Amino acid sequence: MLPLVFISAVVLVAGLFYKYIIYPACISPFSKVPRAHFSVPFASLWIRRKRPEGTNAIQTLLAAHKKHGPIVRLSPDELSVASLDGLRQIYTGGFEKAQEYEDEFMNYGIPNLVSMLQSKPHSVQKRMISNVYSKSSIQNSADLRTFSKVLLFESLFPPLQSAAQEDAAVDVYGLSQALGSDFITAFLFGIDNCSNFIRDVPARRKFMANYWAKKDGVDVKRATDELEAHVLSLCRAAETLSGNSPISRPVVHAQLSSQLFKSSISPQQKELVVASEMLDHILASIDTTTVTMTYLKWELSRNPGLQSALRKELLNLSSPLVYTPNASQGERRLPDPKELDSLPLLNAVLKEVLRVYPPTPALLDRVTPPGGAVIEGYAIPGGIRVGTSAKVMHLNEKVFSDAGSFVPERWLSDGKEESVNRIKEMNRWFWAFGCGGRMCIGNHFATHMLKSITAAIYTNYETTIVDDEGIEQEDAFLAGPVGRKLVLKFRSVNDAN
Ligand code: HEM
Repeated sequence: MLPLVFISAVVLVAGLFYKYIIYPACISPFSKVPRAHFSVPFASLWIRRKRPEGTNAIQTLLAAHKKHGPIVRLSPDELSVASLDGLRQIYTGGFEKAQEYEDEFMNYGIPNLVSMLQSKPHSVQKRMISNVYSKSSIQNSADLRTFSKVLLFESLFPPLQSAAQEDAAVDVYGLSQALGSDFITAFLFGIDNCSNFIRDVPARRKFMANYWAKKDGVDVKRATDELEAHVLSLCRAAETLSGNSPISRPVVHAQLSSQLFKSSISPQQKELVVASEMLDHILASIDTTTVTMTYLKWELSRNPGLQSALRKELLNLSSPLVYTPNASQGERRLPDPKELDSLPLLNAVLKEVLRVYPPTPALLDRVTPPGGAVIEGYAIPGGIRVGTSAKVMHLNEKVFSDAGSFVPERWLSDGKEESVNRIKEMNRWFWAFGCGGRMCIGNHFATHMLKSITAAIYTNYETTIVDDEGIEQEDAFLAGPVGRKLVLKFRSVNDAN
């Protein structure tokens, strides 16, 4: 009897040893993928240790790719990929989003573009609104032009001018959050319903307190309820506004509402679908544009020569964005959006900020399809999490020389074949907005807004650093400066002011 029990136990242990140790480590095709650590085929302990408190282990990913190349295994069921072929396959090849997107980004319990896991319903909803975010719509939008003028000339310039005159310091991180919110809410709901956070600092603080609570996982339910109630009220105001003749129309709200009008869902459901999408755009917009604006101002403030060169370029526009406090409405001009977009140095500065400080530097996780896939020559089973990090793509020394340094000039072409080809190659690796069907819908809006704000500030002011403690970028999904502040001084460069 005893030998039988003993033999059974030995067979069981041997079977388990084979299943959990020998097969995953030596025999499965998946075992051939380079490992970030010897333990990764058996357990996720190693990578979990590298990600305390929800961080993303970005430095670990960088080191692993440097050592092992374009594909690295991080745990029994997780891979990191950093190659052009890998990108194409994962993000344009029908891999669905990982579950976390649904868990973290759903609003009102209703899916939206960021949180939808399945590509079919996602592409139906995306098609309903993508035309208002296209490059040509953004550059030709009369509404965008109207509210940009109001936000820049009536909201932004007066406090900057006072700060410059009084030699007062400005926290541009907080100001960037306000700009990010006012611009996107004006586009979603019309200028009459936008957040007005540039001027209304207490309202900004209240909103941002809820925003941080949600992001930091503190008192999440209350913060989420308040944010959702706030956005629902903006949606209702936009609905009322659509019937009148507003200063600027609620472009995105009106577009999605009219598209859903054709569908068979109930009015109550429709209201929540629209609100979920609007809140999604607000949350997707504020942090990303704030991070970009903050690092852009920081880099320019560290480099007065670059500021002067940029100002020279901006003053060469046919209609430069000059602020004269007593100018009449008619004298307030914005540059032509296409001309602004074509400025080489402005473009190079923005691109380099997004390359060195991508606002979403973490792995954007997808899941291999049920039948599995071959990635970088390795057979990967179905159901494996696989992602790419913009930071890892952007710090590839073979593509970007001295990759960790901020060098906007790398994006400037001298017209010769070598530089044209080099920039083409860098553009293929530039991944701040993602790619494929789930690429950022707001990329043209963000680019236009960021260029307009940069033009407004650096045509008229010189900035210097007062306090940049904590400027290092967080290791987070949405990654801003750890100190959540950047304090600058503004000096007016316009003699007439
Ligand atoms: C510098 C600014 C921005 C950056 C760097 C950025 C980056 C990104 C990235 C990397 C993704 C892809 C996420 C993934 O695949 O998992 C994304 C998606 C998205 N972004 Fe942005 N974003 C920016 C601004 C904005 C703005 C202004 C909006 C406002 C509409 C916006 C709305 C969205 C939405 C709705 C999605 C989901 C798109 C989809 O799944 O179809 N983003 N963004």
